[in-house]
Amino acid sequence: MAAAASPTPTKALPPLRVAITGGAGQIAYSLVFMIARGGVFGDRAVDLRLLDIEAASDKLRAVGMELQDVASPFVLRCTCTTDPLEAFMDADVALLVGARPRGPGMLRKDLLAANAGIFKAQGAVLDEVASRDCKVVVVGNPANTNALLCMRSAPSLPKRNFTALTRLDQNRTAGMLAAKIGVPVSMIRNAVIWGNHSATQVPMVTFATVEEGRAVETVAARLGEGGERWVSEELVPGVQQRGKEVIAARGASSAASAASAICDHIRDWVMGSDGRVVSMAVSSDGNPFGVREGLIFSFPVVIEAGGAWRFASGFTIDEATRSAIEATQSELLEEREAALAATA
Ligand SMILES: NC(=O)c1ccc[n+]([C@@H]2O[C@H](COP(=O)([O-])OP(=O)(O)OC[C@H]3O[C@@H](n4cnc5c(N)ncnc54)[C@H](O)[C@@H]3O)[C@@H](O)[C@H]2O)c1
Ligand SMILES: O=C(O)C[C@H](O)C(=O)O
Repeated sequence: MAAAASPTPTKALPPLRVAITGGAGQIAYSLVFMIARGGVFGDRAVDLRLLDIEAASDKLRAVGMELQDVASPFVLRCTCTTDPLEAFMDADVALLVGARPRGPGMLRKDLLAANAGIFKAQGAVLDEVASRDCKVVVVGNPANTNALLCMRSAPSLPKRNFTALTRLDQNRTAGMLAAKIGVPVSMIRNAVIWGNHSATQVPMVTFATVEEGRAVETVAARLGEGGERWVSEELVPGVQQRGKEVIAARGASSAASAASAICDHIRDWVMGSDGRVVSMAVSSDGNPFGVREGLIFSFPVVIEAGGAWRFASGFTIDEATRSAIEATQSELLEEREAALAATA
């Protein structure tokens, strides 16, 4: 039997210029190689630029060596650099993963200040040299507030092009639901995340469904008696605390699952979500859900092929969810004030 042909990149389109910060870090060590397998950008090849700081330059160089050794037809070029200008020049996609980790004795507000400075500076460079349609995904924590600072220092780029990653939280929610119900996770639709990528996030499964071909059932019906209680007492806190649980178990934060979620996020953004509702933290300006403007907030969105996203319809918010959304909104408002004060 003949072996299946390996996927090959198109020659009809130029490679996408993809910048990844934190190139020597844990997440990048999975992410770069997932991208190299092809498919994340359809059949487009990539011109990768991996950015890290001087102290990590040897490790970064090693990632470059390993990437060359993968011999991927999808990676036309890979530049390892410590210069943000070189990394972001004409970038079509910027995956901002690199951030300062929390050190011993460091308070959350110290971390917020250190990282806000990094993302403010990177926003200014993107503003100067990136493609005018550069799609920006912020992963480094606190991701929503870092994305806001980045967006504010890039006024010549569209606000709609700045996002933060909450797809990992959505995937965690879908994964836990699928395990509980006993179906493949691909059957779970419309489980979404509101707000901050933090313990105040609001996983919502009110409109979640289990879809098998044309058969559609609500998750509530599949969970049956006791389902509502399981959602509020186990699923929601389970998703909110999953990052902490992984850190406690492996001594480092989620990396492979985060990298996979980044691929899901950017693939759906570049290629469209095919009618599916997905969670992305985006600018809250003009949202129809009553969330305060001026934040980067996770919402259910639908993405057209080509990248235009819109807020999803049909997600009405009940009283309990409204009060949880207000709590995550308050946290984001506080983070915004602290980050702006620290970088003024
Ligand atoms: N949003 C999410 O769902 C999610 C999930 C997991 C992790 N995270 C966050 O992602 C970030 C990265 O995680 P990781 O496990 O890869 O961390 P890591 O510490 O392994 O790697 C971070 C890398 O960023 C680099 N870096 C620091 N400052 C930089 C700068 N100014 N420019 C470029 N690179 C810089 C570091 O040198 C390091 O190589 C962390 O902030 C983590 O909390 C977010
Ligand atoms: O790095 C963290 O604090 C946790 C991470 O954001 C995660 O959700 O796994």
